[in-house]
Amino acid sequence: MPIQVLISDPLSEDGIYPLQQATNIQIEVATGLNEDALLEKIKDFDALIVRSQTQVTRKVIEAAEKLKMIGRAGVGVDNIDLEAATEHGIIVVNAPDGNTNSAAEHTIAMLTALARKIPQAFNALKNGIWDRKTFIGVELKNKTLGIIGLGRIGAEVAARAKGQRMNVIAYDPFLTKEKAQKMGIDFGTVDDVIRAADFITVHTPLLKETKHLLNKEAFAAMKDGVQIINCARGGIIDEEALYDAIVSGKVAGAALDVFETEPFLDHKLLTLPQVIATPHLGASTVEAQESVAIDVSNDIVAFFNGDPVRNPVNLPSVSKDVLSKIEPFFDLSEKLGVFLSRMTNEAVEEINIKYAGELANYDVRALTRNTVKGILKRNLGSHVNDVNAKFMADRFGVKVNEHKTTTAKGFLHLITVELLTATTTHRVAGTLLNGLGARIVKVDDYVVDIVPEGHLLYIEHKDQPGAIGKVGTLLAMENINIATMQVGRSAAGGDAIMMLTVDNVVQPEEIERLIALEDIFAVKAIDL
Ligand SMILES: NC(=O)c1ccc[n+]([C@@H]2O[C@H](COP(=O)([O-])OP(=O)(O)OC[C@H]3O[C@@H](n4cnc5c(N)ncnc54)[C@H](O)[C@@H]3O)[C@@H](O)[C@H]2O)c1
Ligand SMILES: O=C(O)CC[C@@H](O)C(=O)O
Repeated sequence: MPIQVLISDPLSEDGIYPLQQATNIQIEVATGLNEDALLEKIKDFDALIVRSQTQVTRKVIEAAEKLKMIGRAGVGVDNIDLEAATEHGIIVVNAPDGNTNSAAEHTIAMLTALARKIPQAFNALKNGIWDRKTFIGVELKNKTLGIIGLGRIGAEVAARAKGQRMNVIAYDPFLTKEKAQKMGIDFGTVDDVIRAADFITVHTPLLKETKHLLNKEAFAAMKDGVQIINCARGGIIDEEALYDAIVSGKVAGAALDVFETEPFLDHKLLTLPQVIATPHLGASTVEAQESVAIDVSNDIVAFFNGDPVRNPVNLPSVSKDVLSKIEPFFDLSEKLGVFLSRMTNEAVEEINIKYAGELANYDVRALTRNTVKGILKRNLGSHVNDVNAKFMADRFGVKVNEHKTTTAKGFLHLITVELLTATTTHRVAGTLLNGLGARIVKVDDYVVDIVPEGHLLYIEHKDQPGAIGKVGTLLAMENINIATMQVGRSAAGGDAIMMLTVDNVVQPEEIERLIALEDIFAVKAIDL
């Protein structure tokens, strides 16, 4: 069955070429769906691609029984309920770079149009009015542009504004004095920016912290005659406060591309001659649309081919370099989790994962998620995946701790996973042996050498003559062939373990019979 991809907002036809080329993917385009129609339709799809119009609400995500991926052809993911997507193990990807240039150019176009009242003058001319007095503008040269949010777009706007001989002052939580100096701009707090600027442009995402960042108090603190630009997100500016500030004469003009509610058709701000506006066109260029569509399409193809995606939103991205170092450990890390989950029937309270040796030098969070997934899979099955593994652990109150050390007890790398319940602690360690592949090298306190594959039997017993024979005889009677066997003991005559690899799945009743043997304390079947 091909992978079904729904495109629910208009996308560049050329940009979806990677999807069209993939033989395992079938595309359906259905734009302009209302929530009810989307709720009905989404059931059959494995992936959904949206721009900013489609609202991917929790309700939509809950109705999407097969959905594994949402691609946002653009930057802002505020139209997607990320928490719900993560909870349902749906990976969200976006296309953060493809429209940066277009959005920056649109911002500069709006800034220039605002300063020179171009839309108003054109409108008058279209209405047969040749008016050369009303539309007196101001120069940009030597004016101060205040930028709040100096990410991809903010930085591009800064560079272009300098080309207009403007002074630039910016605030961004990640901006340092040194970085600002290198860019030839001034560095300030939000307050500094607001007080110094003749024009203020915002380029942050819409977050709890940025909602109504420009509000009544902020407008009051600005220079008289300041002009405002928003080509980022509606809601960063309090529209009611902006209206009042324009009417009072404090703000001389505003250029808006985005609004608190879109479509924005019937708002009093649009009645003000000082306001110019476009209907969310920042990314609407042929180039940007093609680029963002290509980026999400490539990520969708990669994801369904089992390859890493470039722009995950609800999963930390892993750089190519780091990925090449940690990728060989993916399978082992999950298997260590699966192995441990079979060692106890009690509720897991804490998971400690220790990365020793060379691995300690890398960002190993992807491996940690994989191990947690391996552990939780026993009870959650396919409800847990890489995207929601940490979320699920949190939800069930399972603490996950990651530790690193560069010493690995003679190994080049060693991953040790410890699982704590209310009464027990179990531990398993694994490594990759050069040329020999993955090995489990320690189970609890016993040193072993096990290939983590196939059907394993973990047996705790008393170290005394005959114990191994009894197990072998019983398995032979059950027609279960032993492929490999390892034994380990704490001390002669003390507690010991057997680790067997067998050729078939061991059934629960066969385990019961093994446990019933004398001096056998515990038997766990582990399928890896
Ligand atoms: N109008 C459009 O069509 C259009 C097109 C593209 C992007 N956008 C929007 O533009 C905005 C910027 O996009 P980007 O690609 O530059 O994103 P980005 O992630 O590269 O940059 C956002 C910056 O905002 C900063 N920031 C976060 N909280 C802040 C705060 N409280 N105060 C100041 N800075 C803060 C971040 O540190 C970051 O540097 C987003 O809202 C995006 O959705 C709009
Ligand atoms: O899809 C669009 O045209 C808008 C995109 C823009 O708002 C974004 O955040 O990338």
